[in-house]
Amino acid sequence: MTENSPIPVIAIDGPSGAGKGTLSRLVANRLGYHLLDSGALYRLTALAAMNAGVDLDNPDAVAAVARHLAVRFDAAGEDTRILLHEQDVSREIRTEAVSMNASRVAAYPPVREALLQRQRDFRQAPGLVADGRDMGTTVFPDAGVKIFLTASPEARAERRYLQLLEKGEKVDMDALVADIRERDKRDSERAVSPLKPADDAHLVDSTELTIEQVLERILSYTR
Ligand SMILES: Nc1ncnc2c1ncn2[C@@H]1O[C@H](COP(=O)(O)OP(=O)(O)O)[C@@H](O)[C@H]1O
Ligand SMILES: Nc1ccn([C@@H]2O[C@H](COP(=O)(O)OP(=O)(O)O)[C@@H](O)[C@H]2O)c(=O)n1
Repeated sequence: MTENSPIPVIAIDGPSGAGKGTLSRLVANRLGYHLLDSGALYRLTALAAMNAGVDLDNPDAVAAVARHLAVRFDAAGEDTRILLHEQDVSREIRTEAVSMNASRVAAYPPVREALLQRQRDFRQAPGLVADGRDMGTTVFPDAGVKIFLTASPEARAERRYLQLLEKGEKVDMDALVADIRERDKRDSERAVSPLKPADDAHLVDSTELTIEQVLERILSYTR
């Protein structure tokens, strides 16, 4: 597909634990592109609403929070520190409670609308790698390269388990699998921007691939 903007975008969408965050960072580093972690914006919205005591069942109230998010992504070596009102919440936004609430508020149309332009503003020269659920379908439909990255639910739960263990967090495998299933279902069934591959996306199933193999596959589509 031709791009309306001269600044190239590589859209990487897919379900939780497919490897989007990891691969997006690697691709961005390799190409010297900027990175958009769109999931972090939904996580930050959920966290800010929770902190402010906003009713999470009220889409308009949560959308107001999304519109006024005081967020800063601070590149710090390998990692990016995520600051909400100048407070480092990089770890806090990855907790199970925030994950679940992020997927809840992400189903609200006014919340998605509130975050749309903020996401598009990340499109800066020389290019952008955008990680999420609807990068190739809604946010950057004109992206030159679209990847839909998947893996079996078991592989994704196993990866998440190892990731949390490494971070020293307590994890219950059964709860993790249930959580992944619930989020997959909500992300896929919501009316606005559901999780589904763009018509022109390359499907990459990473279940049996190493991170390096997935990276090579994605880079091959960008050449
Ligand atoms: N192909 C792969 N094989 C094994 N582990 C992987 C692979 N891709 C990603 N991982 C690991 O799985 C975990 C989840 O990956 P992440 O990038 O956070 O997924 P997502 O952003 O899609 O939720 C990370 O610990 C990552 O290192
Ligand atoms: N573009 C996006 C990105 C995330 N999300 C939502 O935000 C939640 C957190 O996204 P994430 O990418 O950080 O989650 P993981 O894939 O890392 O588990 C997801 O469960 C989705 O419900 C979305 O709706 N649209």
